[in-house]
Amino acid sequence: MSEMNSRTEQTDNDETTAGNSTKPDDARDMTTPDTDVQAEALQQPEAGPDSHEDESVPSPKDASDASDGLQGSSAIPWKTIAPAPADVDYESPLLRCLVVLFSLHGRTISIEKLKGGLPEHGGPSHTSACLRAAMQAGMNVRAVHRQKLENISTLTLPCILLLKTKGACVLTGLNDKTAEIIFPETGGTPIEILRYKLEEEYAGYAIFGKVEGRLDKRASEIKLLKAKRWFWGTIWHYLPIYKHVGVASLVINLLAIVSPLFFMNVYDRVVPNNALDTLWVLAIGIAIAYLFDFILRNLRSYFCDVAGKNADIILASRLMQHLMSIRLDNKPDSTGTLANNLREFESLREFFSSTTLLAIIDLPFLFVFIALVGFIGGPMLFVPALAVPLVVIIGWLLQYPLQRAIESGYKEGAQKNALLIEILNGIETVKTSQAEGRMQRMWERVVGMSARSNSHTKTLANFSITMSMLAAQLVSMIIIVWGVHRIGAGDLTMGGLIACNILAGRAMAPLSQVAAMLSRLQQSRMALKSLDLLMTLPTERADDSASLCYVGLAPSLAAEELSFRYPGNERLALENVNFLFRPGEKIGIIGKMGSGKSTLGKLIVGLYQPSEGAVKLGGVDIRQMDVAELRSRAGYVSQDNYLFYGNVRENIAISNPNADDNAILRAATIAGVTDFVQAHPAGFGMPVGERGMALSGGQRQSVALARALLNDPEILILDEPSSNMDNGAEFQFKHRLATIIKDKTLVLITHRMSMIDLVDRLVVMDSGRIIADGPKAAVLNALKNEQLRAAAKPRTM
Ligand SMILES: Nc1ncnc2c1ncn2[C@@H]1O[C@H](COP(=O)(O)OP(=O)(O)OP(=O)(O)O)[C@@H](O)[C@H]1O
Repeated sequence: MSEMNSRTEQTDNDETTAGNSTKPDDARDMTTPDTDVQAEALQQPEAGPDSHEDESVPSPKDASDASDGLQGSSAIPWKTIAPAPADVDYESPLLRCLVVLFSLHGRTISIEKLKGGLPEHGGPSHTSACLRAAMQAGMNVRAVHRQKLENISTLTLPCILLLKTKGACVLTGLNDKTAEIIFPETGGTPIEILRYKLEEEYAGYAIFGKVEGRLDKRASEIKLLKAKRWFWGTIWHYLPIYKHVGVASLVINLLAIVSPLFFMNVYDRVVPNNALDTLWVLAIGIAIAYLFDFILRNLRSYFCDVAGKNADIILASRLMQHLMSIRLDNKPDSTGTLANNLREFESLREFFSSTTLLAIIDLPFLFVFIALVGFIGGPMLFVPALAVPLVVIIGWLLQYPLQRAIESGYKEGAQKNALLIEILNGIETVKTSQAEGRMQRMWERVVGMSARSNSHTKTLANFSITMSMLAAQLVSMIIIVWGVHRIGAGDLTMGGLIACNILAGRAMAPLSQVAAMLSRLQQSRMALKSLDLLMTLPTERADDSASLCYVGLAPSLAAEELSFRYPGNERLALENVNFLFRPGEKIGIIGKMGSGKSTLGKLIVGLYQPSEGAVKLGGVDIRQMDVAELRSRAGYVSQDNYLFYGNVRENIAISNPNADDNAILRAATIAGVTDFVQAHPAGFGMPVGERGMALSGGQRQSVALARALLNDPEILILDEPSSNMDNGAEFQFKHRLATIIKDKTLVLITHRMSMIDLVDRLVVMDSGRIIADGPKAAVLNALKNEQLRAAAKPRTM
């Protein structure tokens, strides 16, 4: 065993190469090192009719005949269908030019990093999507129209020129006769061409960029203090629009004064004197004022909508971008709760949508109306002046219980949502395990709690509304009663009383509106708080300054003193793991259930960060690499083959919707997808249903595998890649995979003995530790002779 445990230093050069051991004797159950190693006859799959129909794929029998191993199938036709994606440049020229532009500005960036999180927007070739990617990566870019090359100043070089052929190049120098350019297709070397030739190709658009200065960690601490910046910063961005809204509100509220003045004059001057001409003049004046009021109100709500809509799109996009980049060890446990948090964004949107904002904008004008009541009605101004603070104080006192009711309603709503999503996701299990009764009980309990909180919230909110309505009615009544007495005393005219009544009503109106939305305001506060918590969770790309571009790293993998604990778990899932997988090595990882195999795979692709130690790719700690770059080098297929609603093609090309058809076909053929899509009338357009439920487990697995193979990564980490396949499908998959992994590093996590053919080194894990690592034959021998039994016993921590 000591020979095997020497791990990294040992190679198995003298060991049987992959594919040379498809003998029944080698077939064993690798699940439990501490159980007897059982010989399991490797069943030669029965070649089904389907496999014979497809002439391009040799039958299992042919395959085993053709070579003693799995690597000798040079006659596989898909190899002629398309070269490996790594050998062909499918990238958009503009993206490539941006990479060159970054490097000319002294910053090396990989195309993977640039593309990381790039919204699709008609594909990465789409100019605006590429520009957005560059901005995200820290370059301030601008596309400008420059009709001719002479319109481009040499002082602004380098810049990207868009070409009529839909290509692009980087212009680095320009003189009367020649131009110095870099074509991304020809690498990074500048070439000189005649200026007139470039002019002929030039499409009239140039892209200029400037790399933004980066702040260090001290700055990010300050940024954390301004946690809600993501929200207020965006709203602030639309301040110019809100300024227009403010001006419109000012005019609307001034026009509101016209109406009471009109009534006052009609009652006081027109009626007593029967001055019909004056009436007509006043009527025309007020009609014009109403018209203005109408136009301004519409414009105001239009501006509010525009600002709200734009802010909404930006905020929702930021939220989603952040959500997708949150480190998994920080992600909230419950998907339902998380979804609920995001749904609360809707109530937050209400905050900056027209109705809410307009009521708040109108609020300061109540002082103008109160002042006017004083101007016309003298001491009667005290009626609204006392009522307003009274309403505000009562409303303010209601805030605390309202806030508490909303908070508990929010929590219960989140739990309701979490339960709902869990039930819907596991509906088959709920039915088959006859858990309907339990689920129904849990549902009713949480619905009851949520309904109680909601009704409490509604009662409080209603009280605040009715209370402000009552205040407005009382104000009106007191003004009339007091006004009549003042008319009797000759201190007020009839028109004055009507004007005071209208103005007092206007002063109270925004209060009623604000009272009506008090609960919504509290809800928005709550939503902002919970979304803010989400937005401050660390992301995978948190420390951008650390991620350099590592081009040309050897595809070796290493773990150094690697330990990992899942958040909230006391037990280490991985403990002091060390290994070195050399470039091109084929490693199998086996071990009992829960021994940490999948966790190791997840740490290699940076889904979780080590609690201690490091994972290294090509000798570089993967934490220093951008996740997009890391994951484009290391393709990972997890045990859960999650597919998204859409068709087979969309799911395979999910990382690159513009992927070349040949590349998709190649990946699909290796993974065995072509075998079943051929039989479907829609071919690659075959729908997969939500979560891939329209496919069988094996088909889902094939699509997930094709997805990982699409970009032809140098390292492949496959977690139980054939667990759902039948023997025939597994045999063919294994056979095709063997032909493409010759130069790749393969990490194969498996319980299936039959898959072990692909590897030449075995690592055995138990309770989060590596208990054996060495040439396949030696490890298998040790397993057979039960030498690993003692070491594999579960440990208590
Ligand atoms: N998301 C998670 N949160 C908390 N603990 C987890 C999580 N995933 C796995 N674990 C724990 O980590 C340990 C290792 O799990 P892992 O999935 O790596 O085992 P495995 O060897 O791949 O098992 P299997 O062969 O059954 O797939 C287990 O004890 C498991 O309970």
